[in-house]
Amino acid sequence: MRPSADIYDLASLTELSEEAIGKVLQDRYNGDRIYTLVGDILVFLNPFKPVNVYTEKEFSCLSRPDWSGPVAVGNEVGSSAHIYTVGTAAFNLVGKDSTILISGESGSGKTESTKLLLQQFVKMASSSQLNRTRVAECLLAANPIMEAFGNARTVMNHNSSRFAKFVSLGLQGNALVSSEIRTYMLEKSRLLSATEDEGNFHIFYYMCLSSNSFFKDVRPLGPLSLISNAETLGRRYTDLEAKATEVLDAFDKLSFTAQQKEGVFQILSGLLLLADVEFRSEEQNHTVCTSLDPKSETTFKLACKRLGLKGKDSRRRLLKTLTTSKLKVNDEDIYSLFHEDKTRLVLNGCIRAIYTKLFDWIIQRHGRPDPGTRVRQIGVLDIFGFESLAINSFEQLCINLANEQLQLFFTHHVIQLEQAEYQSEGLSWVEIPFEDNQVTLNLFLERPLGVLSLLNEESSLASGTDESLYNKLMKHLVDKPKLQISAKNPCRVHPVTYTIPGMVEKNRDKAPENTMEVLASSKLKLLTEIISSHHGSKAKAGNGKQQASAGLQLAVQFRSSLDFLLAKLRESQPFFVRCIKPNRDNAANSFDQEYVRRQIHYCGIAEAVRVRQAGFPVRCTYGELHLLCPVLSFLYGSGRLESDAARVRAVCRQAKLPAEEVAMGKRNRLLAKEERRYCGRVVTCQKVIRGWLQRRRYLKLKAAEIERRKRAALALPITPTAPPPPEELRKSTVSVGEEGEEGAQVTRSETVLWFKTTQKDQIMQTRGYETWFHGIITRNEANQLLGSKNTGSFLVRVSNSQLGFVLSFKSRNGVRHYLIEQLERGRFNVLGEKQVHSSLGKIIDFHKANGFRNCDVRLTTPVGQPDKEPDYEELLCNAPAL
Ligand SMILES: Nc1ncnc2c1ncn2[C@@H]1O[C@H](COP(=O)(O)OP(=O)(O)OP(=O)(O)O)[C@@H](O)[C@H]1O
Repeated sequence: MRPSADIYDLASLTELSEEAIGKVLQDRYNGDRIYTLVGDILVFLNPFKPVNVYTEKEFSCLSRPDWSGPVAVGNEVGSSAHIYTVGTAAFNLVGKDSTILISGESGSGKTESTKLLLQQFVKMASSSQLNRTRVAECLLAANPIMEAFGNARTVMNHNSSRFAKFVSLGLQGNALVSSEIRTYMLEKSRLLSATEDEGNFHIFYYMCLSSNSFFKDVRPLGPLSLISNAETLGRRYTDLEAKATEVLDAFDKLSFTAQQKEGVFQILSGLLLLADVEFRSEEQNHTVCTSLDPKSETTFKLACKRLGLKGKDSRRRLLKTLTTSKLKVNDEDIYSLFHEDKTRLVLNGCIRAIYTKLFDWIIQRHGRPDPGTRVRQIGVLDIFGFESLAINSFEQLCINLANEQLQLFFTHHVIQLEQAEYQSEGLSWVEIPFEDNQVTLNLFLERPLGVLSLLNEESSLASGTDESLYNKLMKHLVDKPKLQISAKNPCRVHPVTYTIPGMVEKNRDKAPENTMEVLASSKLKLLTEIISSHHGSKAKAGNGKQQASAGLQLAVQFRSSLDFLLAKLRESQPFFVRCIKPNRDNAANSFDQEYVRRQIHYCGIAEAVRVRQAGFPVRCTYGELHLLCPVLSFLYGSGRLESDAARVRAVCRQAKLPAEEVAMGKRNRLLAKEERRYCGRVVTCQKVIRGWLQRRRYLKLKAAEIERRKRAALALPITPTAPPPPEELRKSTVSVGEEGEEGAQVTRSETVLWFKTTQKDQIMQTRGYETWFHGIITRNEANQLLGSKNTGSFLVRVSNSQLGFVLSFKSRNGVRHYLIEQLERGRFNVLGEKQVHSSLGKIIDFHKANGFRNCDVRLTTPVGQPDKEPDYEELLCNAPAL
């Protein structure tokens, strides 16, 4: 059987179970084999250390369309499990778009896998285009910017992507002609919620902590609330200077003008300052009035300056929108005054909206549109995995819903593959019962009474609040069985509880219109541009383009993004990469079985297993069954048939295996319900027959040996073996001394048989079993018996490693073990000594009187049995030796 670390495709396991997957993954992980296949799904185990599998060798072998084994992936030869293999399959797919779906929990390696794939595509394309194209350059340059503006330090990952992305590349032939990046669900709430452990987006730290002279003039000074953790967190950025420079370079590579580049950081600076502005509310004539806290006047002024609102008038207008709201009633402007809490909400909404717009604008700028002619698309979707936090709000609801939807797609895909396999084997397809998550999805997505529709309805009403949403959900959904079903969702280990407070406001995602209007009049061209793109995008809503409007409810935007993704997946060939984190601590060389098992379960690998188990989980090619065929053919008389398939079929027919339990494919596979029942029988047959064959062989050998010894004892002349030279003696004692089970040349039963047939009678005819005689004991046992005895103490034992005796005695330097060789006609000689003796007793007498040639010791005291029962009992009893 192959060691499990060598199994790079788990589909080749005869029995696929969650336990088996976990075990193989662990063994492979321990051997730095970080990629494993489960059929066409690639499983990546994040090593959290450099593993040498991305060298030029792997790239050039695995990126060739015609590659075939044996390919060496790191320390594994003949494996095709690698991210490059997935990339190559997607890149070379003809006549169809392809989409690679990368999922896994935070820190499992999605972003790195996406980067590896994009680098591979660029390399594959440029090797065919000779020169790297502008598209490729922009694609690579987009990454540092995307990470700086969209990634942050979290408890789970020091470089966590706080958005999902879909990168789409256009290929004409093998040439890269276009690229587009769509981003989804940027976690904008992070902007205003940085803590000691959870950082804000990297770019703020790069800008405020880097010594790069570019930032000198734009960054605000002093402690800033958006990055109040800068001092502690900043220290953890080991590569801050390099990253900051990389981002600035990337802006140049993407052809941002100097003005645009500066504009980006002016805006960031303005946001940092705005967040620090304080307000205060006072009651005047029974009315609450909110104004700027005098301490914040300078900060506010500076923030306005950075945002291009120059002059007193602009500042006053901005302040007014932050502290009052304007409603038009019958062509008349009616103003209502805010409390400072409301002002803070408006300001925060404004900060979030501008940052999101800036992020979208930068990402869109990287894009290189396709040249108009039909291009083949490769998409890579990097999306966060299922989340179940202590508090789950609107963001988790969207993330989990996206995962549920993709999970359903995945399950259908796996079933389709199963169906295809049954078809290719000419087997009729039996509906596989599986628990799908459609009911859960309906609970959220159904119109008009799904959770999202009700949320949208409440958010669009001016009177809508979290409480009214709660009442609506209770009214329409709580009595329905769906809620209970969602709790039993098979894909999830635990049901997730979502909290309603804040949902309506988050879904409205309303950028304060009046404030945005004032900001749109900024002298900073870039700010005007991004705000007008924000207004403009409202018009595009619903046409499938990226909808970034703050005016559209987030749930609507989310739903349309999800529809877009699903449409993409459906019309293309999907490839799945499941990233798994081996432990919670992001540590190398540590595999937490339970933690991995949980991920296997909810990333859908277990679902694939379940689907397979619902049909015929055990797959064996007829070729693999070939090994069993000799035994089976012998039992069932089908050995005369020629092909493996014919033999296996004949055996199955004769064994009357029921059709609902075993299916025989027409191509090369046998499918079965359960391995153990049938293989168990076969293994038993094998055992009996193999045992019988070995016994027969042994008896033949035994008869020949007895004959040989008889002839040697009776007929042949004595020709004493010449004693070996002294240096040989040492070697031979060592060889005797090292005797043991591992190096044994004979089995115990063979020794017993030898003794009974050739030695037993002879010993009895001479002096019988003397005190010093021992049965089959090991060198260690002899050492123990003699270790504490005086020099010259001795015993003779039957060797446990070769047919013969060993003389063990205590010398001045410890216990020695000399092999006693048996010569023709029942004579003996202690290896290394000249004398030949007619019995074991004579050997002892001689060495008591004369000592040894190479050891200045004479035998003195015999050492006998340690127990009442002699250790040579088995040599004397009459039971058969086998
Ligand atoms: N192929 C790899 N080899 C070695 N280490 C890796 C590899 N892929 C990822 N890592 C390590 O894991 C860390 C987390 O990876 P990555 O940022 O790709 O996770 P992620 O799944 O994208 O997380 P998030 O969802 O939080 O963005 C990396 O910073 C790196 O240290």
